Amino acid sequence: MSAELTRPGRSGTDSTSAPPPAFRVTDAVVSYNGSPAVRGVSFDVNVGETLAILGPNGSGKSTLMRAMLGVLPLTRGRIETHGVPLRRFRDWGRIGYVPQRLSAGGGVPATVREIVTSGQVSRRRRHRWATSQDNAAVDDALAAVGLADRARDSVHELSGGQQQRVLIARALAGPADTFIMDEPMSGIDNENQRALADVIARLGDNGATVILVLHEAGPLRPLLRRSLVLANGQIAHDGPPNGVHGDEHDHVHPHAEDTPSMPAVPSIEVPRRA
Ligand SMILES: Nc1ncnc2c1ncn2[C@@H]1O[C@H](COP(=O)(O)OP(=O)(O)OP(=O)(O)O)[C@@H](O)[C@H]1O
Repeated sequence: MSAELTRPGRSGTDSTSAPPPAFRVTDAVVSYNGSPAVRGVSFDVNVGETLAILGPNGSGKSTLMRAMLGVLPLTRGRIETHGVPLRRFRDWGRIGYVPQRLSAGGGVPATVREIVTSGQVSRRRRHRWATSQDNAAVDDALAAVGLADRARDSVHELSGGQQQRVLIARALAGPADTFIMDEPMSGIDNENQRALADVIARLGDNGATVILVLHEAGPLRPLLRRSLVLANGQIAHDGPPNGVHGDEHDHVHPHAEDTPSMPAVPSIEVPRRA
């Protein structure tokens, strides 16, 4: 897994037409019991973009994210994913959702490797054994997040930050080229934050679309060319992140030469789409 991929639709020299946006949200309203939490938002997320959806508590970030994942219905408006209306979208393997926390898992002591392998469910047919290619993708994903040496450990032995890296590895091991990460930095120590920021940076470098749902840009700020700030269910800012609400705490730089815990990690392959 060493292919360096270009950003799809970004070169400007390609004679083929640009792909449709990874997400096109048009006048979206999402309500709970008739009360709107997202109130008429419109934006595109282009293929290959890394952007943050920012905003204070209760501003509607999670509600918008869940609508984009097809979990919450729209009261009004439209969402298209890779050119397909959400209700007709079937290619969910393309979307790598990284939740905030590992769920308790019913007390079953899953290993790190088992959790990461579960990211391949949508790409495997049922009753088919893992191929050597599947296993290699899991190895690469674990190496990319710096957890190759923890593969056999129970996830419950890992710190919160390491568990977050397992969740990212799970998304990396699958066929996704579009990632939605819910507060990937919350409750994570500085070392793990740097490791995670580095993984996210390399995903973007390799052409993935990355949407980060965050309270504040913090250590991810250097990765962002764009932030979309919600306030009271509406877009308060859509543009470069500098100086907008929620961007003020950038203590850690992700591309640090001072990240000894993340030595030579393999590049992350993102499936190339026609
Ligand atoms: N299941 C629900 N039922 C009713 N109201 C809800 C529900 N979930 C969220 N809300 C309300 O919708 C609004 C937006 O909440 P949402 O969780 O989307 O905001 P958020 O920006 O993600 O906040 P946080 O950062 O705290 O997660 C809030 O007023 C919240 O109280």
